[in-house]
Amino acid sequence: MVEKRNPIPVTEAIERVMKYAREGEVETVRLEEAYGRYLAEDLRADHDVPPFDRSPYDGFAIRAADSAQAKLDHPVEFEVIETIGAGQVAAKTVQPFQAVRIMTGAQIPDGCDAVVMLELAKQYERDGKTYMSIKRPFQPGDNISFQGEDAKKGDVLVPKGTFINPGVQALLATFGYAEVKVARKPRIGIFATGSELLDVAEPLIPGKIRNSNAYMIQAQAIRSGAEPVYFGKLADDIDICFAAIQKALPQVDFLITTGGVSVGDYDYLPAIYERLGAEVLFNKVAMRPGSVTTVAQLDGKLLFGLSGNPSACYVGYELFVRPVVRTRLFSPKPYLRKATATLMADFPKPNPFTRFVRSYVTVENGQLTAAPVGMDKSNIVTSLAKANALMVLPGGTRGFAKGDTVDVWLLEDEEGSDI
Ligand SMILES: Nc1nc2c(c(=O)[nH]1)N[C@H]1C(S)=C(S)[C@@H](COP(=O)(O)OP(=O)(O)OC[C@H]3O[C@@H](n4cnc5c(N)ncnc54)[C@H](O)[C@@H]3O)O[C@H]1N2
Ligand code: MOO
Repeated sequence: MVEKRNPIPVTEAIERVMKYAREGEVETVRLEEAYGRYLAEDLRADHDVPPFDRSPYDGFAIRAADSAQAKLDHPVEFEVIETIGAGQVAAKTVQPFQAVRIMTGAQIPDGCDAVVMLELAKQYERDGKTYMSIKRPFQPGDNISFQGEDAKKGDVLVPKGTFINPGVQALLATFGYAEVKVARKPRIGIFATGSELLDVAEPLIPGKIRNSNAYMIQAQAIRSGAEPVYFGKLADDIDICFAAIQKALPQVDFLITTGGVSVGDYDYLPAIYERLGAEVLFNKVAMRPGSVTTVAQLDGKLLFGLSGNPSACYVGYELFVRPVVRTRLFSPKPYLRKATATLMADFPKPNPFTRFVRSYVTVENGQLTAAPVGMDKSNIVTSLAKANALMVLPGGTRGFAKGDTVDVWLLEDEEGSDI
């Protein structure tokens, strides 16, 4: 007689897993290798940016007060006493009605408080000297990029746990981080179980299928910021599975198996957890797909028994594995980002358990919309290729209709959510 499993709510299952979530270790990488990693410390401005008042235009630096009388029919003339480019500093100090020809990015010369764009001035030579004239007045501060307007010394610009995107990379360079402290990628061991599984390059033979989950999970691990360690596939033999899992455990931070968690004759994972002495946190969740998802812990190390069914396996990773990975990466928002969207097609199925529907979310006429993709069964693999979100239909609800507002959890965002 098969032992009856008691489903627990999804939120409770996530809470039970998150009790074992902890922050990870720090390692240092060269700036060139930092893209795609997660900051292990706050990125703080150690100087003002820009570090000095500078010109945002090619033009002339002047004392604004000298231009007060300039009009269309009454140009005011300035003597141009020198020219400076970006990276140069003016040698002279301007006197009344003198100007410095200045290029974009150059430091504003002492005494000047405005910049005239090149297009608004007329430059000419007279008696061996250079002059320029303008036909309108300028105010102090016109066309100046002020010191500290971009960032003030001491500001926390990007907090610890942030994904290093190209913009963060630019900031790291601005503040001289030749080396960057990042979170070490947690290592996720992966086993695919099942005697029916063929390697990707093997030809199909009767009764067998290709092992897609192992490759899917490796990609999910990378997307979430972890390092996958694929240990291969295991035949349905409890001793072989036990020995392989026991050997792999010390080498990884988390261990994922796919398949073998249901109640069939060859579903050995529950027995293996028992043999290992691992504590099962739950073995049934009130969700679809992925109701058989089982999670255990051994000395604080999490073992995820994800379903063999591809969609159930996929959802299991995003709901339970991703947040512990993100916590290792110091994210204060380890969960999938959440939004609401307008449902674009009827979804008549009732939802006895919370249902995570593979969906495509996009913006139409300024409104976020969600459309289910492919068949809503847990053994379906094709829908996964099209999904960029999970539509969440709460347990105990009936079907939903086109036009209803639904919750969606976004799959492809670097950003996370804290709820
Ligand atoms: N009597 C019952 N039968 C089943 C129940 C149940 O409650 N009572 N639950 C069903 C549900 S729901 C699911 S989900 C599956 C879960 O089964 P397992 O997680 O134990 O997975 P397997 O039986 O090993 O495989 C299920 C399915 O997925 C295919 N598979 C397995 N591994 C892979 C892989 N690496 N790549 C691609 N496809 C894979 C496998 O061939 C099976 O078709 O149990 C139901 N049964
Ligand atoms: O665990 Mo099964 O995937 O509920 O559908």
